Amino acid sequence: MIRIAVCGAGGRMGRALIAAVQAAEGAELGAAIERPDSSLIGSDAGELAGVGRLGVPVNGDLAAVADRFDVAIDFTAPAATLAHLAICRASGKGLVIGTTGLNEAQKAELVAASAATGVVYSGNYSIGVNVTLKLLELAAATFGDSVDIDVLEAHHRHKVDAPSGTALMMGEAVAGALGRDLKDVAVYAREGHTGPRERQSIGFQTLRGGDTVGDHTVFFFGEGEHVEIRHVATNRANFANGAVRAAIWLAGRPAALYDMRDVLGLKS
Ligand SMILES: NC(=O)C1=CN([C@@H]2O[C@H](COP(=O)(O)OP(=O)(O)OC[C@H]3O[C@@H](n4cnc5c(N)ncnc54)[C@H](OP(=O)(O)O)[C@@H]3O)[C@@H](O)[C@H]2O)C=CC1
Ligand SMILES: O=C(O)C1=N[C@H](C(=O)O)C[C@H](O)C1
Repeated sequence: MIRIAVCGAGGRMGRALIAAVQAAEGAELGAAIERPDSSLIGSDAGELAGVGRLGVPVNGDLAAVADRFDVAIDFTAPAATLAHLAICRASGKGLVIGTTGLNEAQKAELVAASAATGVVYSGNYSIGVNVTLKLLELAAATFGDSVDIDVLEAHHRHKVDAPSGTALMMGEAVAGALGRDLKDVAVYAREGHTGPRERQSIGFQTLRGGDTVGDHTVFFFGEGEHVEIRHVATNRANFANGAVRAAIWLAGRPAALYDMRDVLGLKS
């Protein structure tokens, strides 16, 4: 049985993750972590997630419960994720990271830590999105430079980072298939006299509102036709189930940086 710690237990994803761990075969909740000053400290994690009492109290310090879990799952915020990464590295525990919006320095820390302990990092743990990434690579490689590509994403009003981690992964997938470096070709805003579109550019458009769980469309605009490849998430269980699957997969694997495509065997 793999014992899992859920970091960010009181959040939208944290609650879905506790429920997913509880429902998963081969996994059990070992610990639930929130901010040390959170009003949730001491409450029962199962009751918090609406799955009934589990006898796991919410704790404010991952290091203090290192003997109660094998793999941690972190869906919090970048600074908290990096702090939890340092604890997992020091204690030799695996970490599954769902937090998006990491900057380049934070990503470099993640790469460095993964030399010492196993880390799975993905901007989206749903199976559907990871299959969509393969479809995008196929479409981009087939269209080549004959189309203009833009990514449109919509999320709930509480989301704090933009573009979404998923949109960026989609951009990386099409850029990679086309031999482009996303850093060189990404366009994150258009306003005023922009001039005509450059074929090599990959544009990102962001919508925020209501309770939208996650909606991503990649447009391939050609002459006389266009293709849209869209993924719509209608609940958070698909992200949570994927992250728990990744945690079970990670247990016992060698130290390295993995992503959800490794977990699903989608890397060619
Ligand atoms: N990869 C994927 O498949 C997915 C990724 N995400 C990403 O996951 C992250 C969380 O999303 P969501 O659940 O909606 O956000 P929430 O704000 O609902 O949840 C984040 C939780 O983390 C807590 N937290 C913040 N700092 C700490 C800390 N130092 N220690 C412990 N807990 C802490 C927050 O507490 P407080 O409220 O007190 O700040 C909150 O309870 C985002 O980056 C989002 O983009 C979301 C869905 C899917
Ligand atoms: O913040 C969210 O909610 C989500 N974030 C991830 C992202 O940034 O892509 C994944 C999912 O779309 C939900």
